[in-house]
Amino acid sequence: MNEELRSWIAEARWFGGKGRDWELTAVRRVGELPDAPDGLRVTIELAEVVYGGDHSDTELYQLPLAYYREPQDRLAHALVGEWHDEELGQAYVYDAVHDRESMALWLRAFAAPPTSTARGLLDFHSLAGHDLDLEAHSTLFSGEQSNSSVAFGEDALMKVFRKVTPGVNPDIAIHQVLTEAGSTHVAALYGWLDLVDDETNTTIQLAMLQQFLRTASDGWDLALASVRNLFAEADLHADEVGGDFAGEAARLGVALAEVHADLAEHFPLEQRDAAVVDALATAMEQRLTAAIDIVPDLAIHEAALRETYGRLRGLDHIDVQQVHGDLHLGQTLRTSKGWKIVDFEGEPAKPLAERLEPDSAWRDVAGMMRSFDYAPRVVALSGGYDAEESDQRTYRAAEWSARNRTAFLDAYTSSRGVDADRTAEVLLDAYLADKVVYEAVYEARNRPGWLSIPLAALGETR
Ligand SMILES: Nc1ncnc2c1ncn2[C@@H]1O[C@H](COP(=O)(O)OP(=O)(O)O)[C@@H](O)[C@H]1O
Ligand SMILES: O=P(O)(O)O[C@H]1O[C@H](CO)[C@@H](O[C@H]2O[C@H](CO)[C@@H](O)[C@H](O)[C@H]2O)[C@H](O)[C@H]1O
Repeated sequence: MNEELRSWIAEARWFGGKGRDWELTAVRRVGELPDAPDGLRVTIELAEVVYGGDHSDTELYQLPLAYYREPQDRLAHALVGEWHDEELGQAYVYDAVHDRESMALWLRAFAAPPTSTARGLLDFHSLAGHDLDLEAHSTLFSGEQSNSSVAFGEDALMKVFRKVTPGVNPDIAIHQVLTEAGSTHVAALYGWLDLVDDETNTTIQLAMLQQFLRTASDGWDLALASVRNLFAEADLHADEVGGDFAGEAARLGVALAEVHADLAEHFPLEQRDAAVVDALATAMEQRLTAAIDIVPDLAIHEAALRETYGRLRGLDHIDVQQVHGDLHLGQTLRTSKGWKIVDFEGEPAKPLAERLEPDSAWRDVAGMMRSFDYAPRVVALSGGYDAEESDQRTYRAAEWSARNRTAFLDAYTSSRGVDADRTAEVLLDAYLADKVVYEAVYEARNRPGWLSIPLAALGETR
C-alpha cells in the first residue's frame, strides 16, 4: 500500500518535496466521517514524509481518502490505489476531494457536528449566522494550489490544508477574527475542522469552510486586462484609456488599510526596539548574500541594496501587528461589493508559529506595490512586440506601474491615517528591496523566463 501512496503523493501538485530525497515513513488514520453508505468508508489519514538520511526534516500531509468496495469509473482520474481494508475487504481508494459522495459527508459534519463517539479525533466547528446548503454538489478547484479547495454549489468553499502542523493555522484564526469583527474585505468564515490528539495534547487544524465568492474576479487577471487595454492604445496615457486601474488600486489601498486596522484592534499591537530593527536589517542582508549565490546577476545591485537595508539601522523602533504576510494581486478578489483579500496563511516557507508573530504592516504594502510593478512587465514580456513597439510598451509599463502604485499607496496612507514620514519611507524601501530579492530567487527556481522582471526593477529607481 505504501508504494502506491508514495507514487501518488510524489505526483500531487500540493506536495512540496518534489526534487528532494524523501521517504514515506508512516500513514496514520486519524478519523472517519460518520454515516457513509454501505460499501464506502471516508477517512482522513496523515502521511509522514521524511527528508534526507538523518530524518531531521519531517512533514505531515493530510490525505482525505474514499475507500470503495466497488471500482468507481467516474473517479478513475482520482484513484490512489487498491489495498485491503478491514471492513470492506479489497478496496479501491480515491482522493476524496474529487468525490461528491465523500464531500457531502464532510459538509454534513460541519452542519451537524457528529457525536464524540462517532467522530474519533475529529472536531468540526461552525460559526452561527449561516445555514449551509446541504444539497449543494461539490466541485474541486483545478488551479495551481498548495492546498485543495472544494466549492459547494454557490454557497461555500472548503479549503483542505495539505501540509499540516500542530498549532493555530493563521488562515483560520485571522478569518475568524475578521468575520466576527464584521469585516467586508474577507470571505466570511463558516467553520473549520480540528484534529484533537488528547494523548499528545496537540491540535492540528485540517480544513476551513467559508463563503464562496462565486462571481469574483481575480485581482491579478484584472490588472493584466487593464495593462493590455493600455498597450493596445500605445499613443494614449493610462488615464486616457478604458480599463484604467487607478480607481481599483485606490480601493485596494482602502481595503488593505481597513483590514490592517481590524487586525491591529484584535491582535497584539507592539513596538520593536532598535535591537530588533537591527536584526531585521541583518536578516535582509543575509537573505541577499544567499540570493546572490543562486542569482549571481543580483551582485551588481548589492551595494545599493545593502545601503537600503542599512538605513533601517537608524530607526529607534518600529510598530508591528498581525499582517497578511504574503500579499500580492493574486491574493485579492474583486466582487460587486468591493475587494476581498484571501489566503491569510502567511509565507508558506515560515514555520506556523512564526506566521502569527506581529510584523510591520509595510511588508503587505510592499507586497502589493511589487505586484503593480509585475503586471505591466509580464504583459510587455509576453506580448510578442518588435523592438520599436517594445520601447513604447516599456515606457507605458513604467507609467502604469507608477500610476497604480501611487494610487494604492496614497489611498492606503490616508485611509489608515499614517504619515508617509521618514520611518515609513525607510521601512517601505527595505521591504520592497527584500521582496525583489526574494522574487529573483523565486523566478530563478520556478519561472526562469520571468527572472528579468525583478532584475529589471532593481535596475530602476522606485
Ligand atoms: N472565498 C473564496 N471564494 C472564491 N474563490 C476563492 C475564495 N478564497 C480563495 N479563492 C480562490 O481560490 C484559489 C485558491 O485560494 P488560496 O486561498 O490562495 O489557496 P492556497 O492556500 O491553496 O494557495 C485562488 O484562486 C483564490 O482566488
Ligand atoms: O501565491 P503564493 O503565495 O504561493 O506566492 C508565490 O507565488 C507568486 C506567484 O504566483 C509570487 O508572486 C510574484 O508573481 C506574481 C505574479 O505571478 C506577482 O503579482 C507578485 O508581485 C510577485 O511577487 C510570490 O512572490 C511567491 O511567494
